Amino acid sequence: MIDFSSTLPGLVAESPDDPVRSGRLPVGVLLDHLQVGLVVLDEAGHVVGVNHQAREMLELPLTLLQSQPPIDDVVRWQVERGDLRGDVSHILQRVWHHLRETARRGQPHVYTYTTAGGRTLQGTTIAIPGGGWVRAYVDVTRHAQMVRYLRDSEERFRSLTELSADWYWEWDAEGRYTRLEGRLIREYETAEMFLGKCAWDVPALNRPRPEDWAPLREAFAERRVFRRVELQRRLRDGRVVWFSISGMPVYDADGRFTGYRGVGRDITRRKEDEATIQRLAFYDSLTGLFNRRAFVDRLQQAQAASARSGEWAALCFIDLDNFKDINDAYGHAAGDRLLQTVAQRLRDVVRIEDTIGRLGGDEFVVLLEDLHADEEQAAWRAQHVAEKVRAAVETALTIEGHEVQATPSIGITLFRGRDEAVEDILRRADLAMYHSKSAGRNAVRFFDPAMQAAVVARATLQRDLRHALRDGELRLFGQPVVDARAQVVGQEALLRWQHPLRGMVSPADFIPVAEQSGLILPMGQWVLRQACAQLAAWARAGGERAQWSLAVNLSPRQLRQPDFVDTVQAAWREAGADPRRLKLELTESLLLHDIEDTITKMEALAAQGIQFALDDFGTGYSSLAYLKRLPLAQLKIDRSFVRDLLEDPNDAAIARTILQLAKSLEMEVVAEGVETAAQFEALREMGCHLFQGYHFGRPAAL
Ligand SMILES: Nc1nc2c(ncn2[C@@H]2O[C@@H]3COP(=O)(O)O[C@H]4[C@@H](O)[C@H](n5cnc6c(=O)[nH]c(N)nc65)O[C@@H]4COP(=O)(O)O[C@H]3[C@H]2O)c(=O)[nH]1
Repeated sequence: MIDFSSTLPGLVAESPDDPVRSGRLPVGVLLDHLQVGLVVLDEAGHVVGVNHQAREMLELPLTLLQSQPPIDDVVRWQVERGDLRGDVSHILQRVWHHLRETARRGQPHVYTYTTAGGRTLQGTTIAIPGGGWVRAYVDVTRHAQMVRYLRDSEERFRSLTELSADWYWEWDAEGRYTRLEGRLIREYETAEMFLGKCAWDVPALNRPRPEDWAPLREAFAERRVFRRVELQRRLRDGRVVWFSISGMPVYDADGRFTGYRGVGRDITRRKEDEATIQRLAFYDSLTGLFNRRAFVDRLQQAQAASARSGEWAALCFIDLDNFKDINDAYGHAAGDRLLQTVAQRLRDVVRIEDTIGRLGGDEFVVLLEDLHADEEQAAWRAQHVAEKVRAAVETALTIEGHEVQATPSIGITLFRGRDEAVEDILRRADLAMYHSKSAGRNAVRFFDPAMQAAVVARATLQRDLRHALRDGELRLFGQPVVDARAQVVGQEALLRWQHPLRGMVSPADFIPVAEQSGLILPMGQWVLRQACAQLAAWARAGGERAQWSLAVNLSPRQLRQPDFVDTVQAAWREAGADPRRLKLELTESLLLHDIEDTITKMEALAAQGIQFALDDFGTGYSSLAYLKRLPLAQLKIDRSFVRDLLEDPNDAAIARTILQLAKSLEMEVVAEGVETAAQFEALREMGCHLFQGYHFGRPAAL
């Protein structure tokens, strides 16, 4: 063994308290217990000291060291054993170069190498001020293994992302993309699209609204793992692809949240396959309409929706009367074309929200929802649509050079709620369709006979009403409007229909039919002309009647006519009536449509001197803001409030409020439906100035 203590003058501390110097701890023992291997070279490069650790790390035999060999011999020995690889002279050259350089510059030289035994050592050469060197060795085998392991792992990860269709991503603590790796990301050239941005800042076709991103943002805010978030995106080249991303939060060694990492995947193929499956499973391949399965499903949903809304829905069953004949005569291809044409015509005539299906063969079905809360009204609307369908299907078409005409037989049934089985609804509509077949085909029939009767009655009424106008069966009645002294100051014109068989028909029965059929327009014009003629006649007659006003009810449809202002002007001009005596009564429902257009028209007429009254006030939706903007001269308190005025404090309060409101808006108020002296008195006390009702006079021929 070499005596270390005597060979290390420069390495031993100078302090008098030093346990080594003081002799309390032998230097050799101390150095042998270090975790660092030490090799000491004298100024000539002889190995003059080696501690226990160095011998073990470098695996140098004692026999080699005992003679204090030159470093060159040790290096040669190491090359022979395979510790150092390469040409000996070249290695020696390098060794001496480093030794000299450390001495010259006074800086340690650090290097790493792996022994034949597989140890990785980090050596540090330090020059001793008095001459010679110390080489210190630290075993870094484990660290080197770790580095190698990490490098391998990184390479494995890279080959994975290169080879697979998935990619890897990282977000920072703000949710911004900081890293995107993978072949597809490069191919799609999407990295620039994302880097520095949050996922929710890059547009996705399937999530157009900010709230669509709420679940992902919440998961992020709550540091939750999220899986398979599907995003449809448009690439730079215009291609539309589907991505799916999954991610998990990442924390640093101190448990601080640093962001997210995860994988992305292209799921476009899967999405396309799903869409195809969906199409095959739910749509009829010939026409693109819903197939039976999907339609039944919709029908169930419609039942649930109608139960919630209280609105009636209808199922129309459509069967082509002569499909078989056309098929037999012109072949299947022609038959298919016909079915496709019928499907298209159905699409053209029903609303976008209605559901159309083909149950098979030439059987089509149409589902109409939200028709009306009133069954009869709903039936009427369903009938209206079915008639449109019938007319559309019936239109002739040319198939392969032949003109063919397919007529439909249509059955309708109404339903609301989900108390009955879907199959029962279908059966009812099917049965109704057979009724229309037996009624001579190319017809529409209801399943319910009462409904059928009601619809027929209404259709008859509509037809008769058309004749009424032509044949002069309409009459204009008037009901007096009085002031607080019960003096007549004007009249309200009310329409009557003198039916040749039914007698006098109430407007409550025929106005809705006229509204729906559009007949209200010529009828309204007739009323206007009559009213103006009446005003002119009163003026001519002189006396107090010359001062009377005449109020005419307007349908919202009339006011929506683009030429409405001109029509009214023509009416009073042609009759020679004073427009200041003409009052036009509107209902609040009018305010639901294009309010700006209404105001413009009203102002144009008001400029001619015509006055406007708001009818049935209090029963509708009037917004006070609109009320202020409309050029109104009068509010009419609806008769439902007047009726119970004396018994119901709420009604009295409403009447009083309307009066106060009108006063502040500088409008007159007419109380409608005054039937008793007590009501008259009460209203007068509240400050009402104008009255109308049976108490003063029933409507009578003008
Ligand atoms: N219970 C009760 N009722 C009273 C009393 N005083 C008057 N009435 C009735 O109340 C209705 C007042 O007309 P409205 O509210 O404008 O309601 C009118 C109006 O909305 C509409 N209408 C009538 N004529 C026309 C018209 O020429 N054009 C348009 N578009 N609608 C009209 O038909 C509705 C019903 O008219 P009518 O049957 O004539 O019914 C009239 C009238 O007869 C009363 O003291 N007690």
